[in-house]
Order: sequence, then structure tokens, then C-alpha cells
Amino acid sequence: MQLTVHLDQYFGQFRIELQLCIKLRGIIGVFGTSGAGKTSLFRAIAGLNQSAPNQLSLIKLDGNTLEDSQKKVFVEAEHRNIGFVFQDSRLFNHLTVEQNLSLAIKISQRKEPLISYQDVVQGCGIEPLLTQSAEGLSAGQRQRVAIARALLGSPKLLLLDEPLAALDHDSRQHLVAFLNQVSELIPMLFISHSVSETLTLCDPLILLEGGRIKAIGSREQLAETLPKRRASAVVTEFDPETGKLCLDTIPDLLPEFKPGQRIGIVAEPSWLKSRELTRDD
Ligand SMILES: Nc1ncnc2c1ncn2[C@@H]1O[C@H](COP(=O)(O)OP(=O)(O)OP(=O)(O)O)[C@@H](O)[C@H]1O
Repeated sequence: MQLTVHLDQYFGQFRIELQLCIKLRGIIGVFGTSGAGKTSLFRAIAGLNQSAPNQLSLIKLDGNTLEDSQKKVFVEAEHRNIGFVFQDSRLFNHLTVEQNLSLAIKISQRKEPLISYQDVVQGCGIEPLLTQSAEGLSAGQRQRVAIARALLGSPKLLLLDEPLAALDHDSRQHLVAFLNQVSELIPMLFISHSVSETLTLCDPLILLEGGRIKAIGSREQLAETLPKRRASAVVTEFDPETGKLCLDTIPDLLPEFKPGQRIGIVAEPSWLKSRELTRDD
């Protein structure tokens, strides 16, 4: 299955100008600094931007033209069979998690989901949440439900825009393994700011810069061009009497904070060593 994208469009002052033709298999990483145009590219592929006249867009998926500005073709987002999960994914708050998932299956173009309901619920770790109202979910729980919902829609392509950003370490590990497994059935484009996450999950990679494609290549080819990973660590224990720290290195972790939870300090180990920590630190 092939994805073809030719774009020359303005988003405000920002110009996205790229030509992409890529075989969809597994998880393809989309990497670039903030403002490189990653989300804009996803929005265009998903059909969330009606391009203005005189702007160029050509999007083909699996031989079907989804958009062709010259021929005035524009398939609406709900008919593209492309799933997406953005950072601020919205659920139907007046429904339970289970109802949100059932709705996704109902409106999908398949009778049976490509990946079974049970597998998706288990893989996304949301079994205990099924009867809860979507309204009360934490950011991380919401993200997991949004991913489950997108998978149950059985899309031809799934666009994931920093889908793991709000998850704690364990949920993230669990979900990464599951996404890896199901990407055999549903290919994905995956945006992450985390170099380690990109290199663990994605192959090949598309590097964006200033609205243009800087490089496309295999993980091996491009790994060296990605910014070097900073060593980050979480202090899991600190004894103010002895000044002893117990460090756990977790790359690029964004913990999901809960009221009353003990929170570690994320910092360079060298910085920690060079400071005299007090209880307030
Ligand atoms: N609707 C819009 N109107 C005006 N400017 C826009 C619009 N959408 C995007 N932009 C601009 O386009 C540029 C690229 O934004 P985009 O969100 O695609 O970047 P990104 O690579 O996804 O960044 P991040 O990693 O921070 O999410 C930014 O300068 C942004 O301000």
C-alpha cells in the first residue's frame, strides 16, 4: 500500500512544500523540531484542511485519490478511512469508554474490526476503564482510549501525533509493544519528540524541517542525524541525611502526575552530582 502526498500550501505564514511517496508498512516515524510542520502534514493527510484555491494538494492512498486540487477532488475526512490520534484527542464525554469504542466499530467500514475488540482493549490497557464515563479520565487514560478507538475503526492508515506523551512509563512500554505488533495490520505514521521512542518504534523515518522533507531513510541511515539523546534520570529516592540518590534512567519520560503522588526530579545526572540537594529540591 502506497501513500503519495504532494503539498504546496500555506498555514498562515507557514509554507509546507513537499513531495512524498512512501510504502506503508509498520510504523513510519515523522520527526522534526517544533514547528517543522508535522501536525500540518497529518492534518492535510487526514483531510482536516480544505486547501484554499491556488494551493496545491495531491493525496493518494492505496491507489485512491483522496485529494487533488487541480481536479477539484476533496474526500471528506470521515470518508478517507484514515484514523488519527492527536495530542488533545477528544472523546464523547457523555458516553462511557465502552460506548465510545462501540461507536467507532459501528461507523467503521468493516463489519468486524481488523483487530479484535478484546485484543485492542487489552493491548491499550483499558479494561478497568470500560464502564467509566469518558469525562472523568486522566490525560493518559484518555490517550489510551483514543488509540483504542482509532484502532477499532480499522483504518487503512493510522496517524499518531505524540500519542504516548501523556502516559506513564509502564503504560508506555505496554502500548509500544502492542502498537508494534498491530502495525502489521494497520500501518502507522508516528510523530514523537522523543528520539529514543522514534528509534525504538519506527522504521523508516521521515525528517521534516521548515515544512520540507529534509530526509527519508531507514532507521540505520538516519539515526545519526537525529539530535543526540540527553541522559535523563528520575530520582526515585533521596535521603537528605546522607545526600544519597537513587537514580533510575528513563529517557524522555513525562510522568502522569496525580494529586499526592511522589514525584521524582528529572535532571542531568551531572547537574544532580554538582548540587547539594535539600529536602525542598
Ligand atoms: N491554521 C494555522 N494558521 C496559522 N498558522 C498555522 C496554522 N497551522 C499551523 N500553523 C503554523 O505552521 C507551523 C507548523 O506547525 P505544526 O503544528 O505543523 O508544527 P509541528 O512540527 O507539528 O510542531 P510541534 O512539534 O510543536 O507540534 C507553525 O509555525 C504554526 O504556527
